[in-house]
Amino acid sequence: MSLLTVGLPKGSLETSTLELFAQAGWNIATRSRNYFPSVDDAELTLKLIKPQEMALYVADGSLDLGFTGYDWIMEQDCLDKVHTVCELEYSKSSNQPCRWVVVVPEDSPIQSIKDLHGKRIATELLNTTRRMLGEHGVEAEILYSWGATEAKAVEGVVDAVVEITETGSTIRANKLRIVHELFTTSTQMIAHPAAMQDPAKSAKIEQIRLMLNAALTARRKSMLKLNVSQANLDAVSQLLPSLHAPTINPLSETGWFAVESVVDKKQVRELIPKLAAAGAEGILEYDLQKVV
Ligand SMILES: Nc1ncnc2c1ncn2[C@@H]1O[C@H](COP(=O)(O)OP(=O)(O)OP(=O)(O)O)[C@@H](O)[C@H]1O
Ligand SMILES: O=P(O)(O)OC[C@H]1O[C@H](OP(=O)(O)OP(=O)(O)O)[C@H](O)[C@@H]1O
Ligand SMILES: [Mg+2]
Repeated sequence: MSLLTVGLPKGSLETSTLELFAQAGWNIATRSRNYFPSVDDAELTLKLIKPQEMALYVADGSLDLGFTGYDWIMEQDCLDKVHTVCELEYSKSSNQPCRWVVVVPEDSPIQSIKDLHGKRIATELLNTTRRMLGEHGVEAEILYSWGATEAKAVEGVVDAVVEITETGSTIRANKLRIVHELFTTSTQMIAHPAAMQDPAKSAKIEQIRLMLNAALTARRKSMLKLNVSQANLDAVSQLLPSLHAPTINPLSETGWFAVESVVDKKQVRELIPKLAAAGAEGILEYDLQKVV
């Protein structure tokens, strides 16, 4: 018997979750048509579970730990029944959250939630959509959609759809327009409450939490290394943000220093020209695997 039974999301989040675990230090192997991936950690038993059901199994203790979107934890009314260990900001194709939105055809007269009164709406999130309409005092017919939801608004089967959007490409491809944003959703690491009370299980959960977050943080950071003369050292150091303070070491040539610092990836294209202009030489950027 292993220590923890862990549910990994089958479907949209599957590849990105396996890639995150690999970066964090766990090698997971899936086999076609098999729902029990193997992993190089004897303390873990892994199961592939649809994100829609994940919170139910974490709530009833069939799983100690699970990964699914906030959207389906809420839709299944499990927010109070599971322990949220942490939010992990990654989706199917990016390290950004997704949005659930009301969309209509570009040329639709519908401009706001109020205009949905008496209309037909298709969605996979029945409960959440019903509640959102109720909060706005709107009565509409809500139809369950098994997928390809956007197509139903294009074909005129419904007046609007409530769908998830990440890159926006499906909305653009179908010539649809967003009229309302319901909420943002990202991947959540959730645990059975009793697992958090068990010292051995909660220690393992904490190990996984720390390493997955270290991997996600590392994706947003780069290591910059450069050489600089004594005369330019202050100017260059002042340009460099860092986790704490830049590391400065003397080179074997007197009067020259090696400087290294961890910076936000987004800043690098602005920083490197400024560092070069301030006298930095031999500037290198490295990708990082983990940042704690
Ligand atoms: N780009 C995305 N598209 C859809 N769901 C996403 C995306 N990124 C993250 N998710 C999350 O994945 C979960 C849904 O996963 P699921 O595998 O059911 O998606 P799906 O692609 O709709 O599946 P299916 O192939 O059955 O349509 C939700 O929690 C959702 O928030
Ligand atoms: O904003 P985007 O990056 O385009 O992503 C959002 C789209 O991806 C998902 O579709 P999915 O692949 O699940 O197809 P489905 O509708 O058949 O479930 C989701 O249901 C949206 O349609
Ligand atoms: Mg889908």
